[in-house]
Amino acid sequence: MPQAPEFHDRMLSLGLARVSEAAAIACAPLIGRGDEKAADQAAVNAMRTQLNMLDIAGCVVIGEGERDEAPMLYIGEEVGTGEGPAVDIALDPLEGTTLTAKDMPNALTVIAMGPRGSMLHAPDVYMDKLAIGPGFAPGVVTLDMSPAERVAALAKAKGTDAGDITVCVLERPRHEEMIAELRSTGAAIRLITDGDVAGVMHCAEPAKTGIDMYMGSGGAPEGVLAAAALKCMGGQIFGRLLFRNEDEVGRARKAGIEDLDRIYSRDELVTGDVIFAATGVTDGNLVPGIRRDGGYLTAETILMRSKTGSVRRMYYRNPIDRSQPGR
Ligand SMILES: O=P(O)(O)OC[C@H]1O[C@](O)(COP(=O)(O)O)[C@@H](O)[C@@H]1O
Repeated sequence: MPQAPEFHDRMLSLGLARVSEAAAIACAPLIGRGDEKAADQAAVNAMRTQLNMLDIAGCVVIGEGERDEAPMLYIGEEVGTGEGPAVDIALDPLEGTTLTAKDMPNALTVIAMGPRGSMLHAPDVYMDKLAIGPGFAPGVVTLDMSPAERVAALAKAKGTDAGDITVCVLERPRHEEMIAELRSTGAAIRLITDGDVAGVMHCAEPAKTGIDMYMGSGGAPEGVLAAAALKCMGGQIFGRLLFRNEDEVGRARKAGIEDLDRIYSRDELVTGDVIFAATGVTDGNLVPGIRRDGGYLTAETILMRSKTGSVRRMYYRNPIDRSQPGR
């Protein structure tokens, strides 16, 4: 069997951190200004500029949309100088555009990178997701279980009661039934208005975030990004694509997906080693947001490698008037 090419990611990961950092810094003036589009555009521009400075032959496999929907960072766009390793890139320049516009918690800039073919080319459809943190037997909870069964199984594995489990769920009308069932178990529910990449990542550090499990449907591209994060941090995630119409089925087929009902495990969503970087835009439980205070701008990035399981936190501080990433 042909060997997967070695992924020389040690130094590359440092460059990746600058990419997510630059996107977050570009959003800074737009936090809490009520303009989601402007914030997203600022993040996209900065992320693309920084990516194109990296010595990679990169291809965006999860991006801002199809080529005809997104002028920049579209799926299939080639990025980087072309003078380095061939890599696939999954990105969400601003995960939580509404959170940013309203200055609500947990908006992040997010990017993952791995060798060609290392990440599922997820179409822009919904995905049913289930995630828990590290330290549990494989498949202790599954997508085939009911929400109540998942709570019971996780509580048993933790040697605790359902009442000690906190589940993170996107607050959406489509989740009302699931929320009612979860409530009937006595579990606590952390409702979030947006940002399920952060929601899933929070499961990996329950002592810090208070979240044990994530479940519900959200964007499939975000599902792959969350799987990349958990591949580095540890933890399990399962995802099944959801289709609302023929157009969405067509998107999946175009992306090369044949089995539409398949449940993907973390290592099927992200098959190879990846590096992952996320920078806080607004304050979050895992990383603080951008601050502009006393003439300085600060940012914090979480940078991780699945090969080693290393997690770094990079703190950035710069006088605001000289804070121009790329100089
Ligand atoms: O709002 P919907 O349609 O329920 O979609 C949920 C998706 O939107 C998000 O909440 C945020 O998306 P944006 O980055 O576009 O703001 C994701 O985290 C989540 O996967």
